[in-house]
Amino acid sequence: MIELKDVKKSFDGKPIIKGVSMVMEAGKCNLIIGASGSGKTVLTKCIVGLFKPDEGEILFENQNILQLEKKERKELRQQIGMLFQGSALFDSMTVEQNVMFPLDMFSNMSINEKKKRVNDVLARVNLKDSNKKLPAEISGGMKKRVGIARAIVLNPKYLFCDEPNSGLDPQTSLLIDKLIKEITEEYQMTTVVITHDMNSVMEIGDHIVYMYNGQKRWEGNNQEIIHSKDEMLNKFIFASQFLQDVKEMRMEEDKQKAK
Ligand SMILES: Nc1ncnc2c1ncn2[C@@H]1O[C@H](COP(=O)(O)OP(=O)(O)OP(=O)(O)O)[C@@H](O)[C@H]1O
Repeated sequence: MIELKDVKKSFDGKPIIKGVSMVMEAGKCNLIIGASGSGKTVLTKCIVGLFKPDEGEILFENQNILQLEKKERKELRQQIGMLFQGSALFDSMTVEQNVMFPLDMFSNMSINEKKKRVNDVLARVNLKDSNKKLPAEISGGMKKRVGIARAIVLNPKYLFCDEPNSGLDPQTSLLIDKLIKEITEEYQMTTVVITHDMNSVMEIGDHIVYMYNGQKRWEGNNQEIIHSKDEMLNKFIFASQFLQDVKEMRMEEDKQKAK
């Protein structure tokens, strides 16, 4: 579980994160949504320790990351898996070498143990027989799978995914979402996903935080969001007429079910 208490961050005197509190539970996909510039990335960088907040607390299982000694902070960082936008694989390394990289850096495993672990996680993300390929030789969806495998190879407690669906077709996006949800539940990880993808919101949004102008404006799950009366959120999430129609249909269905 990760808990934020009144986190604030300014740049050059300009407030960017204006007192955000939230709880992100283990085994759940916690989505951060919001328009460009609303502060999603800055907030996430504060959580993973890449930015130091000016005020507030960031608690990983009740441990305030801001008060940890260097050694403890390093240990905590190793429990955080990251899936970067665009996958961020090393182009000159094979799939296997990319996934093994965190093990080379942070584990004392023998080469055979490392190979076994790499094969296990690659199998978990349904990517077999690609060990010796270079990133340029695989599709965007496969690259995301390699990125996920690399993010979970150290068996982290926390998983951060920055726009995991960017650049993917809708069908592949759904498969990646499904995979993120499955591994979150299977390993009881606290997963945080920054996304603009409305399918993801509906499919994997166990807990959704809507950021607006550096503040948490709304939070709830993918059922509650359908019924939200927040005008800004509705404009943001159900932007097209098509999505408005879907929202109304779902609301009507829920009304019928409740009868
Ligand atoms: N290192 C920095 N120094 C100064 N200002 C910054 C810095 N990083 C981000 N900002 C500013 O903080 C604001 C929020 O940016 P942020 O990247 O968090 O938005 P976002 O919601 O993630 O947007 P997007 O969806 O486009 O990625 C922006 O106005 C941005 O210019």
